[in-house]
Amino acid sequence: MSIESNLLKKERQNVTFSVEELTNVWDGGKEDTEIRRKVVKVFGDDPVLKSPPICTMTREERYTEATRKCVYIFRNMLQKNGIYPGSKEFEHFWNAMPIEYTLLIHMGAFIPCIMSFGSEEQVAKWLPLSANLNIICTYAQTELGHGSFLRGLETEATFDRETQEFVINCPKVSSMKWWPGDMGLNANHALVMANLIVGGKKYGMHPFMVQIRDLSTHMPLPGVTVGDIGSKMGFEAIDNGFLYMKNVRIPRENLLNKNSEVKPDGTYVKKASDRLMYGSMVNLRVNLPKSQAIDVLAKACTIAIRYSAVRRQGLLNPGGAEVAVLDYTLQQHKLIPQLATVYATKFAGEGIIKKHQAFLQNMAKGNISDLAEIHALSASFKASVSEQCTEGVEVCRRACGGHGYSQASGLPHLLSKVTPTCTYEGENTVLYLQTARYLVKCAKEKAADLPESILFLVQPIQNARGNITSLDNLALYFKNRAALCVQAASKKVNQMSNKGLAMHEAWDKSSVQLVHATKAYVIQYIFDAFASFVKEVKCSKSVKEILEDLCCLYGLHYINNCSGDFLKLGILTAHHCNIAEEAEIALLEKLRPNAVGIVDAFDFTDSSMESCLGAYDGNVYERLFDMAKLSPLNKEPVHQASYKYLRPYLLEGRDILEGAKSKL
Ligand SMILES: CCCCCCCCCCCCCCCCCCCCCC(=O)SCCNC(=O)CCNC(=O)[C@H](O)C(C)(C)COP(=O)(O)OP(=O)(O)OC[C@H]1O[C@@H](n2cnc3c(N)ncnc32)[C@H](O)[C@@H]1OP(=O)(O)O
Ligand SMILES: Cc1cc2nc3c(=O)[nH]c(=O)nc-3n(C[C@H](O)[C@H](O)[C@H](O)COP(=O)(O)OP(=O)(O)OC[C@H]3O[C@@H](n4cnc5c(N)ncnc54)[C@H](O)[C@@H]3O)c2cc1C
Repeated sequence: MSIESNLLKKERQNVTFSVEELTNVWDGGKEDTEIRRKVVKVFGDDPVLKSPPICTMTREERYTEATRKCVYIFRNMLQKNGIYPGSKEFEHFWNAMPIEYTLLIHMGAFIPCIMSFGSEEQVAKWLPLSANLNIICTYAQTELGHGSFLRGLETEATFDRETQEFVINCPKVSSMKWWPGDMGLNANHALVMANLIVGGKKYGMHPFMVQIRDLSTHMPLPGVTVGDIGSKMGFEAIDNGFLYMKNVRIPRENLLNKNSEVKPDGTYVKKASDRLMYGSMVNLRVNLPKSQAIDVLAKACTIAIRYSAVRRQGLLNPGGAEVAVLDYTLQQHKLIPQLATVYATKFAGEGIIKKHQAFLQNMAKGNISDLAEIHALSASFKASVSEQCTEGVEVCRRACGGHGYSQASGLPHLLSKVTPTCTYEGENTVLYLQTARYLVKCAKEKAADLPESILFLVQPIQNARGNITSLDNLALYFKNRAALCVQAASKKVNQMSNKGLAMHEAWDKSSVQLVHATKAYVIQYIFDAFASFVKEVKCSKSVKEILEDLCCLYGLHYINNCSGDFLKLGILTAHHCNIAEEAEIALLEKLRPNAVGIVDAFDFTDSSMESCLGAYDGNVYERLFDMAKLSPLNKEPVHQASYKYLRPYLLEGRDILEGAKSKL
């Protein structure tokens, strides 16, 4: 066993709580842990799912491998192992997925869309085909010229009464669909969001099923220009594509018509609120943070903390032995709060998923009264979590020094996976502004008309009592700050408008404060949800203590990072801020001996991280060396480029050196 492995072993001996029990809490119960492990094992043991490490493959190889494995998983593995949508096994399916996959948009975005936009007959037609991969369909909304402002989308679907068809057109280059995943190479259909035009009248964005490739040859159909948009930051294995459509004709029945319909005579019938058109985005904003951001940060923490526990660098005591970098207070200050973020966002996110499920049940009965609340909550939550996790992964990566730059650490891949979450499914600023709109409205309402999650906005500010770092008091500071920030931002909008600015100008001039207030709102939501979870969770005293410490750390770290705000608003005094700072440092010291245990509790397999720095055994240096040997550049002892370009000068060098030697 290497020295490094021994070091991690010692760390594990010092852990003061049951790692297995924390794993159960993380998974949602003992039974869930068992199911997750079963699913992970089925995937892990399957030789068909083995691939070379991603850092040794080209983009084309990564796309090919990811597609090969995904097809195998969806066509063979899931049925064979009884992993069906709706089953507990399926819930843990993300944990077992290979490190890269394609068909994410087909499975994760298109299928939920067809279910929310399609009539019963349309679902019956398209769902089995797509679930069986008999068709591959992308979700084609964003265009080259527009992504955020959906009313600006230019693709048109014009009804032709004669032929009972819609004619799909991208009038300009800027109107072509650009970005959708799975669209470049794999998809033979696209769910195209286009402006409906009937009898010259525009009805806004609607969803259409458009076949884009031939079913036998997979060649693009007439009028369709489609391809991959090229290499980008993140999503390297995925064929994000472009789609330029010129007079592509589709049958009238291909307008997904659960919410609206065009009759054969051209009559437009609206069956439900226009806002439900945005429902697919709410669904993804609720569901993507866990697998695409929170788990990514959890992996980055696992890598950085294990590595920091074995990496020796410098001395803490003059004359003593070199210490693990995790023993430096500053390293703890970088990494341990990231663990707190993982826990806070995960448990807050579960609350939002439950809220969304309740909303969907009500919607099925025709009640969409909670739509505004769930939209506001999911938009700001997605924005905040993606930001926190992206920043957190980058902190973890830099905390690994030079090796954090190596693809072999696994960290650059995690960073490039998490950072697009700030942009896709709604650019974060745009989403914060959506929530701000809701908050400003709520701030004007009577308490009786508001949902519980937002009541604090209109209730009197309460003063904290007792220990200023108790979870109750921290929750109160966050609530008071959010309420005051929303009030201040609303006041600014009103002031600007009273000065004579049009409402949209007043809004733009106040947008810095509006986004700030929304961030304050969503952080209070996350903290409150995590604190409530910690209070209610049934577990041993030692595990509870870990969770309480993480929750307190989440609050304190946030407050200490923006203490100016709390001071400015009169929520905390300078004295309070000093106490908060010291309390955070004390918590770091307290959590330090358990840091490796806490990341072990995430229970990630080595193969799910592909990291030389983060493997369970801590054998970092040998793994780095082995991985370097696999680099395609090391295939031959001498690379062609050296022969081709450098050799003449090297030969000159040889002659000079040997000539000099013979003169000696
Ligand atoms: C292989 C594994 C498979 C596994 C399978 C297993 C399965 C499952 C598990 C699943 C895991 C998934 C993982 C997948 C990962 C995904 C990967 C990447 C996906 C990336 C996809 C994308 O990237 S896809 C494009 C997204 N592109 C946007 O996201 C545009 C943003 N842009 C807007 O969203 C609008 O443009 C914007 C700004 C609102 C203004 O829209 P606008 O101008 O029309 O609206 P206004 O602002 O005027 O608002 C007018 C009124 O509408 C209200 N309202 C607005 N939105 C509303 C809404 N959503 N719901 C309700 N109400 C809404 C608003 O609150 C106002 O209400 P009020 O009037 O009462 O105040
Ligand atoms: C990896 C990846 C995968 C994707 N997959 C898909 C997919 O499968 N399907 C699909 O349809 N799309 C997809 N997209 C596209 C994505 O949804 C859009 O890029 C996203 O919605 C942002 O829109 P945009 O690019 O137009 O940004 P823009 O809106 O042009 O943003 C540029 C800047 O303008 C600012 N801005 C914009 N509007 C406002 C405003 N009102 N007020 C203040 N500031 C503003 C933004 O904050 C940002 O700083 C994907 C994108 C990426 C990166």
